[in-house]
Amino acid sequence: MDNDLLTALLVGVPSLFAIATAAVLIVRRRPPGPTSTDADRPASGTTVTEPRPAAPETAAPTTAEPAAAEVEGVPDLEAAPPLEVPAPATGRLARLRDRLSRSGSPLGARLLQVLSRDHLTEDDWDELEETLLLADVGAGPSGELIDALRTQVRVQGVKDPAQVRAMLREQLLALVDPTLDRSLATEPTRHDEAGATTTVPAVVLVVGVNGTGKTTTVGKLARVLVAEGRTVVLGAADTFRAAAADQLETWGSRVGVPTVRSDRDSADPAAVAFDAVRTGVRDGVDVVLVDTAGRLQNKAGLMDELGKITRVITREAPLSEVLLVLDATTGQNGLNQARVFAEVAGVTGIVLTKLDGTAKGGIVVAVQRELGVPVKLVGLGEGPDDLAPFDPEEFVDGLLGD
Ligand SMILES: Nc1nc2c(ncn2[C@@H]2O[C@H](COP(=O)(O)OP(=O)(O)OP(=O)(O)O)[C@@H](O)[C@H]2O)c(=O)[nH]1
Repeated sequence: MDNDLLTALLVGVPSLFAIATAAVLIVRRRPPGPTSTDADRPASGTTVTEPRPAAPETAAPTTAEPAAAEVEGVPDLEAAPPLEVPAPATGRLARLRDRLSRSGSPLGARLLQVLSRDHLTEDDWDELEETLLLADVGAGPSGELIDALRTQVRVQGVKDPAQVRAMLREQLLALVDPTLDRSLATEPTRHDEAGATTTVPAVVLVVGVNGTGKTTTVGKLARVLVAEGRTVVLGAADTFRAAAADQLETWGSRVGVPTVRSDRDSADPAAVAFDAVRTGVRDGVDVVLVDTAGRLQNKAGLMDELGKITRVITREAPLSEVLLVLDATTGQNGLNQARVFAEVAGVTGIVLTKLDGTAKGGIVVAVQRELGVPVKLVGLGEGPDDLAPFDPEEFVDGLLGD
């Protein structure tokens, strides 16, 4: 063996060994992957990703005590990150009101500015209506609001800005409709099958066009439920976009919620949804949240896909909610898409996302009118707890920049 070869062996072999060791460490350092056993594994090629037990945090994130091994200089590669404690959902809209008033202020401010003029002319009323239309309130509701305000101003001869403001608030609130039931059906339900009655999880199916924020909403909603002390299983039935299941799994693992996902690409979304619900029933959890792909190539295709998902789910448990996720920034186009989903999927509630990024808060009114379904949740940012139960009064006050 010549010297060059010997040198190469002396340097190369330890280097290869070092690289191989590092690779093992990198693999072991990756976040916890699927840990299901055969018993966990449902029949049709799905995997239940159980987040590994981790010490729940009780306050703001803190640095955990180092494990014994770490103290001695050996990192504890298996340690799971501590679970996050999501913020309670109550009062969230009030906390996020700043963002809401930023998104709605052009509407509120412009309306109030015109209404406080001394004598309202025909042009002023036209300007008011135009302001409402620009904020996506929709033609019908805008006309109604203007008519009601005109009558009030004429009959009561209101001039005082505070009174004008109160009148506007009342009219906007009437449009948003505080009487609608906006509660989310997330209580486990009784299910009758073959003469026997069992209690099964509430099943919430989340539908909508791609990119509207479905996966994010499912993740945020899981946090809301965990904050309320509910047990949850996530179903990654968006098998169209490969990264969606990873995204969902990450949301779940942060708060200790398992995700049922397919272990192969382009799996049948209905099979994943079915397995998620079956897992939820088997484990006796309170709620199963199912994310879907929502590719809207054509109505017939969508109907086939969502129809099949619904049919297979309801073999295990009734659907408690079908939430349609709509991007508030897409305006009329979003409404057209919403109509198709409402026809196909039997929508029971709307989640309006990205309200923080638009001055078109009036879409809340238009979409409720159009679909006859209440807005139940609103997304006001990309943060994990930026999803709030919709509250008409807080919303209108936000629009008026209170
Ligand atoms: N500003 C803001 N961004 C949001 C909100 N909700 C979701 N997003 C962002 O919207 C983008 C799309 O969200 P996804 O949850 O991946 O959308 P999706 O509907 O699941 O998309 P597909 O999986 O392709 O169908 C992400 O960058 C989210 O962070 C919100 O309320 N406000």
